[in-house]
Parts: sequence; C-alpha cells; structure tokens
Amino acid sequence: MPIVDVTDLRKEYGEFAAVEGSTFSIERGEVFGVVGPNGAGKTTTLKMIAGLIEPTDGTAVVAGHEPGERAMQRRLGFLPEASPLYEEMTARSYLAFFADLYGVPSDVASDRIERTLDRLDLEHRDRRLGNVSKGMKRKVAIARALVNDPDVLIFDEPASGLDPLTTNYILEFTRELSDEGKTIVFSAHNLFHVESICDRLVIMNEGQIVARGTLEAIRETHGTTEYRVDATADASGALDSDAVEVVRENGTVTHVVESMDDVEAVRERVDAAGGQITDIRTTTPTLEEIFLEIATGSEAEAATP
Ligand SMILES: Nc1ncnc2c1ncn2[C@@H]1O[C@H](COP(=O)(O)OP(=O)(O)OP(=O)(O)O)[C@@H](O)[C@H]1O
Repeated sequence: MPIVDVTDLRKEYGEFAAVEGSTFSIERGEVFGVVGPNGAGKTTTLKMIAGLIEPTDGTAVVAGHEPGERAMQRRLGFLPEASPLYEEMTARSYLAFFADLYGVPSDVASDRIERTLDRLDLEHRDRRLGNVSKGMKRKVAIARALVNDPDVLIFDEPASGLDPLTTNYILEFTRELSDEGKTIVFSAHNLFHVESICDRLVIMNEGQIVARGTLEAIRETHGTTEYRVDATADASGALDSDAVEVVRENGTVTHVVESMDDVEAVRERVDAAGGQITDIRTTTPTLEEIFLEIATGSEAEAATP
C-alpha cells in the first residue's frame, strides 16, 4: 500500500489552475522527485500533500490519513523552500522548541537533536542562528523537519542556492534517510540532484504532470539514445544528412546516429571504403536534456492552433 496517495489533485487561484489534477503514489522508503521549471506547480503540490494548502479538488492521503489530521501531522516532516528561522535562538534551543511543540519528551528530543546535528555535521550549535552561514541554516531547517521522527519527509528545494559541498552533504543525507526506511518527496530545479538520488519522479510543466516513472522509464519514453560510431573513414554520405552528425578529430571520424539501422549503414559504408570501425558506444540523455525536450515540445504543442 502506498504511503502517499495523490488522486486528481487540483489547485485553482481564481481562473488560474496552479495544479491541474495530479495523480501519483509513492511507496515507503522511496525518494520521489517532483521536477519542473519555475511556476510548474511543484511547491503547490508539496504543500497540498503536507496539508498546508487546501486543494480545490482531489485528495492527498499520507500514511492513511487525510491532510490536516493530527495523526498525519505527526508522521510528516516539511522543509519549506524558504525557511526563516528564529534568529535569536541557537540551533539547539530552536530544535528543542519545535520538538516540544510536537510533544516529544525532552530527553528523547535532546538525544534525537544531537544525533541529527552530528549526522549533518553541524558546528556552532550554541551560536545565534542570525550569525550562522546559509548552509548551516538549511541544515537546521532540515533537522527541524526531523524532530518528530516522521515517516514521510517533504523537502522543497532542499539544496537550492547552497555551495557544492553542502549540497552534496544534504543529498547524501537524504539518500541515507531513505535507506533507513523514510519516504522522501522532494522538489528541485537542479535536475542533476534529482538524477543522483531519486528512485522515481514526476516532471511537471504548467500545472500538469508531463512525464513520470523511473529515470530509465522516462528516458525510454521521452529520450533518444544516440550511437557514436568511430571509424577511420567518413561514412556520412551513406545516410540522410539529418540522421547523422560527424565529428572529425585526429584521423578518427565519429558518426553520431540515432538508430541501429544507421549504425549498420555506417558500418557497411566504412567497410566499402576500406576503413575500420574503431569503437561504437551509446550515450543516454541526461534528465536535463529530456526535460528540455519535453518542455520545448509542450510549448510547441501549445503554440499550435
Ligand atoms: N497564493 C497564490 N495565488 C495566486 N497564484 C499563486 C499562488 N501561489 C502560487 N501561485 C501560482 O501558481 C503557479 C505555481 O506555483 P508554485 O509555487 O507551485 O510553482 P513552483 O513549481 O514551485 O515554482 P518555483 O520553482 O518557482 O518555486 C505559479 O504560476 C504561481 O505564480
């Protein structure tokens, strides 16, 4: 049974639909990505799952509970995109304050807080939050989402705007949380982040889900695999010029084609010219390339009367 079950979720602001009826489910322990450009509806979707925004239509059920139910809130941790902290407090006092709000007994809370801060490698635990770095603030916000030891974590842009080291730390920590059985739903602009840690994802554009599944499945449906055939002779004349791109370097001619038939045609032509094939490799598109293809494709579709 999925731990997060989203059905026909829709949010309208006046005439405008920020989310146009999303349906997906997430299994326990998954890292699930919600990807899309600015304004795609990612934050709105995450906030509806967290019970912070009421949907116009549809449902988001977390661990069998409807949004807003107290039992659901206990099982959920939310990291907002912008997370202003109480600047006068220290990391320790701030987290203890939130643990208390959740009714976590103080000895359990202080143990949990220290362990989380150790894992996040957080220094200066007794320094005013107003005086710590942006990366440290983000780590404290992440620790806050964990004070109630939730089963489901919703992270909105957890690593946005941080240096590569802190980003890497946060992504690895996210993966570890999922290895321990927690379910993580997270949104990101940076598709490399998503590619590196997500089990499955949905790609949103203008309020709609435009692709879904594992990265491999999305690649299969939306991406084009390219074949690079290195040879000692130029075989491009054997193919339609649209089907082949040729790169010449140090006596090697690399033919970039999109089908096995074209690979075969290159092979035959090279043979006929008395040349040799020196290497054949495939390149799979990155999520970023797929995303650009989908986003520009749907723009072109929208522009077609
Ligand atoms: N309270 C609101 N009132 C009116 N429109 C809103 C409101 N909140 C969001 N929107 C609009 O809904 C759309 C989706 O916003 P949302 O914040 O979910 O996008 P997003 O994918 O998270 O974008 P970003 O990556 O920029 O954070 C945007 O066009 C936004 O302007």
